[in-house]
Amino acid sequence: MDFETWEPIYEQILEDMGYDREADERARDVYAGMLRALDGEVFDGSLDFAGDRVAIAGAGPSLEGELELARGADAVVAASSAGRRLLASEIGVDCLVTDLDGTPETAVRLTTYGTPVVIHAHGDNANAVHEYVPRCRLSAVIPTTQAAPRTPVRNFGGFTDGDRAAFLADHFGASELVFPGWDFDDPAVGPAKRQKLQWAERLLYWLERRRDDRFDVLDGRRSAIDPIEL
Ligand SMILES: Nc1ncnc2c1ncn2[C@@H]1O[C@H](COP(=O)(O)OP(=O)(O)OP(=O)(O)O)[C@@H](O)[C@H]1O
Ligand SMILES: Nc1nc2c(c(=O)[nH]1)N=C(CO)CN2
Repeated sequence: MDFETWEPIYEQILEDMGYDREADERARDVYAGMLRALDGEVFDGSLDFAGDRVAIAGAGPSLEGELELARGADAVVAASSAGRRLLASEIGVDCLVTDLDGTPETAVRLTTYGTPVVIHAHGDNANAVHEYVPRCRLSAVIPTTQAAPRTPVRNFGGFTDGDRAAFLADHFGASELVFPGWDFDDPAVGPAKRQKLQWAERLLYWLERRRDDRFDVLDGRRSAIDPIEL
């Protein structure tokens, strides 16, 4: 996704969530500087999802009941703690997308196996990035920002770990996306997380329209979604 397309949505998110754009940009710049100072290069290849059905695993309570959806996919991209839970259920994770909130040790461990891990820096996780990224195998780290990209920090679009995983799979050519572990109406989540999940839903709705696709996870929900207007 080019940043010019993403930026108006990013501005709406900043306003709605009350985030500070400069803090995101600072986090991106510190991240880029830290990566340059570390020994080694970040992941420099491309993920190959061309023609694949890719499972985008969310961390909702339905995940363990929907493992077949992940098992039946050609590739699995896990959002944050969904990665640890899939591994505990003996399901391989081809890529993890995380802002290091929750299970950072899983992120570190997966990089040491050579599994690509998309590590996102934003205005509220600089400490975690500073603590955990140096422990990763850098050649498996794909650094991202939600602000404008600055090499080697990239922006594939998306906001929460889960919808960013979907934008990533789209970017790398997935032909079909399926969504185990997504519970938009999860009563267990607090207000801040609910607000994030609402953005995740709106962003997935935007993505499916860009792809001229229909995501099963949105069936029965579309008429109640406030579409992103650009
Ligand atoms: N009911 C749910 N509860 C939590 N996450 C969900 C749920 N349904 C879908 N997801 C997706 O799973 C992703 C991973 O959630 P998790 O709680 O492990 O990470 P997080 O870093 O706390 O999430 P977030 O990106 O919202 O900060 C979320 O980003 C969201 O996109
Ligand atoms: N500034 C900021 N950006 C974010 C945040 C957050 O808490 N603060 N959380 C995200 C997904 O959890 C993604 N982006």
